[in-house]
Amino acid sequence: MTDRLPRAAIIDGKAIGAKIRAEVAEEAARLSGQGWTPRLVSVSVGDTAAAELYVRNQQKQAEGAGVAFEARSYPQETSLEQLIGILQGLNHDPRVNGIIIQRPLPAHIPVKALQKAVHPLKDVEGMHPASIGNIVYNDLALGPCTAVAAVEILKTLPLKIEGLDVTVIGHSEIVGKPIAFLMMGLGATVTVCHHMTRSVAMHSRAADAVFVAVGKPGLVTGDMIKPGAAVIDIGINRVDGKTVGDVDFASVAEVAGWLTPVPGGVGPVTVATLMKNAVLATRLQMEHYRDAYAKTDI
Ligand SMILES: NC(=O)C1=CN([C@@H]2O[C@H](COP(=O)(O)OP(=O)(O)OC[C@H]3O[C@@H](n4cnc5c(N)ncnc54)[C@H](OP(=O)(O)O)[C@@H]3O)[C@@H](O)[C@H]2O)C=CC1
Ligand SMILES: Nc1nc(=O)c2c([nH]1)NC[C@@H]1CN(c3ccc(C(=O)N[C@@H](CCC(=O)O)C(=O)O)cc3)C=[N+]21
Repeated sequence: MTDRLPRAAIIDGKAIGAKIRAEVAEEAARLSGQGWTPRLVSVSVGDTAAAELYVRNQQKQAEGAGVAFEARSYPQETSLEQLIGILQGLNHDPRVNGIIIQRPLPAHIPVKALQKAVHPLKDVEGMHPASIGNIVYNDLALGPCTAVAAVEILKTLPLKIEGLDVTVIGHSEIVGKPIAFLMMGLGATVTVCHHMTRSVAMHSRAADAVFVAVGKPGLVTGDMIKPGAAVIDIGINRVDGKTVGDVDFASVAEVAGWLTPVPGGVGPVTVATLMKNAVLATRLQMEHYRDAYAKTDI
């Protein structure tokens, strides 16, 4: 056959992340000059192996962006009450501008109760119910980093998002659901698949763009993709000591128009987005503080 499609263009997440980080560094320097150096605190509880790489990358990128970063680790047996107390302490500490609760948490800790305990102005992951509500209203201040990163990557492609047929595979609160809302807000027609979907392939094959966030290596294969479609692989899995996504890279690269690699795709853009949120949160807190001060000054 001579009509074989060219291989997918591989999207450079590192370059997209670096561009975001350069803008963040500029804004962080400006805030520092006003005495408001952005400061991010990461909270991990129990076995942190799954989030370890993420935390390490956050630390590295924070240094490069002029954001102060502190990684805190608490033992597995820490109670919900103790953790809420710790978060309240961080909420009230004016030197702390952003709080990130690393997942997964131990089974006895309900993640929602913790997310609710983070002050919305310090919620750099966009996971407080108030932040999630803002996505539904299409009013995005601090958006969930991974979802925002995945959508920002799609926006770099020469595709018209209005009316685009998009399939999201995975519907977690932290990734799949917010992606679906963000894409709806941009005018796409969105289909969401999960573990009870009868035929994921039927929906993915109909899409101009596919987002995958499940956590199963090799879940999406070339025969599930419409020729020329964009494929954004959010999955991060360890297989034989290597990091891989949810996409079977070799077969999907043969049919897709664009594809994000893992590593080097969504991951670096997620971390850059977290830094962007940290700087934005700092600016919001500075303004909030100044407004409050102005009021008492009258
Ligand atoms: N690149 C990055 O920056 C980030 C990457 N990740 C990675 O993304 C992946 C997903 O993370 P997260 O959303 O937190 O994971 P969750 O485990 O919370 O969610 C997985 C989702 O996949 C769905 N699912 C499970 N099996 C199937 C299937 N066979 N077909 C279709 N859908 C299925 C589940 O549906 P149901 O609920 O119905 O079972 C669920 O909605 C992981 O690999 C994680 O490491 C996560 C955060 C950031
Ligand atoms: N509250 C919370 N939010 C998260 O978003 C969250 C979390 N908890 N817990 C863990 C998972 C995983 N995750 C990663 C993000 C970026 C990279 C990343 O930057 N990866 C690089 C390096 C990979 C490598 O070198 O192996 C890349 O993809 O290029 C990795 C993993 C966020 N998660």
